[in-house]
Amino acid sequence: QPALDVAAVRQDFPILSRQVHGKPLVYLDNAATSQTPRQVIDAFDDYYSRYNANIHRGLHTLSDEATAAFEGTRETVRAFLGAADARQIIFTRGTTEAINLVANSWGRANLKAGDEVLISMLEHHSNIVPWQLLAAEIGFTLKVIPVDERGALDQQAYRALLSERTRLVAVNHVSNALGTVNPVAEMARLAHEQGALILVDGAQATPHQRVNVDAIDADFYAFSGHKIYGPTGVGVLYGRRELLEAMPPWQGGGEMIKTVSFDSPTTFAAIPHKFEAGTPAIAEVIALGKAIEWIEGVGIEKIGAWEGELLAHATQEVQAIDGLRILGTSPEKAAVLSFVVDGAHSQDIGLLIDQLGVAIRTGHHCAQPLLAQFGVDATCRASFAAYNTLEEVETFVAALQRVITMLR
Ligand SMILES: Cc1ncc(COP(=O)(O)O)c(CNc2co[nH]c2=O)c1O
Repeated sequence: QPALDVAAVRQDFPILSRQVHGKPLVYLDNAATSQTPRQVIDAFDDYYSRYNANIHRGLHTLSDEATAAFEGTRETVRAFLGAADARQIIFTRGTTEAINLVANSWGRANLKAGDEVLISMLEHHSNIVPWQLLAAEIGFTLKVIPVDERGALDQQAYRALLSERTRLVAVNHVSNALGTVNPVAEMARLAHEQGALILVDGAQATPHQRVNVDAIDADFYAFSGHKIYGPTGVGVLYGRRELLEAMPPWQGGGEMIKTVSFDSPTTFAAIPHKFEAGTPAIAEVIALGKAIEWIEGVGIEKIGAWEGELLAHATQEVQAIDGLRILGTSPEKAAVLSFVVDGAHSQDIGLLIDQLGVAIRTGHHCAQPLLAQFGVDATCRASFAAYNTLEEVETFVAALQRVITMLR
């Protein structure tokens, strides 16, 4: 497996030649949003310059071209996820909307008082709050899989929490706050043994590793375009076909209907369009397809391997800093390094390190319950992508040491 040609990768990202406060940008906030290659940027220019038109049902050339490009992305996503049928791919605004779609369509139609939904302590708020809102309305019970001191899910506790009352397990594939990679295929097997479904939040997995929804045997799988070198405002919900076909629509409007009448019941479009009401983010969906093509061109396995080297190097370097505690020490980790430093508040580190050109994320990372369990309300988080370099890791560590000295 030849290593990633990082110099060639960086050529694709105009933003990486930016300066920040007179220093070269070192962008290490990729778990929040990744940067965008020229191929994706150009897709917007090309669409709006050459074939901007509303999709489906239009009987003119521009509409046909826009529809072909839009639906072509559905096939690209199908192949990217290893799904059987492109109709199982629903375009959403992102992971948050994908999870809300499952909660408000499948959840509202299938959950009742006395049922149980299992989420985990590792979850992002977008895989906690939709279930809390629905539980308050319907009266099912929300249970939480604990994490151990390394930030790994307690699989023994998971087995104990599963019961015949469990209707859905909703967990992330990779934690955005700690980087923990969860054994979702095994968790799916155990959930199915109990007759429960599993939704996997893949927002932090799809940027770093090959995801195969068939191998996982996921009932639902969600991810966001802006975390895989694509645009904001577009994401994907993958669903098991028979589930999507049985689920009621969750938003009403154009595109999602077959016939609308005041004299007889309105009928709905087949999947996937049943779940895609209104004019979609056409350019974003087309650009998402280009982002996936870019990833496939570089090789997701090469990207993951390179990020693993960056993470290992950064972890080794920061461990030498006295008073620094890494949160998330599971052996199975993706490219996220979360830490706190005695005597230096995370937000202060984030602000000062920005002055040195380094962009990291500080705060609760939409994982407040998790951070509370570790006794903190914020961490510093450096997260890596295909275009980061070992030199950037060195710059980050030197800047971190300088900032900590200033703050202490
Ligand atoms: C695991 C996980 N799930 C869901 C979401 C929501 O994705 P969205 O709908 O595209 O916003 C995020 C975004 N995580 C982060 C967004 O900013 N910093 C983060 O760590 C995430 O990391």
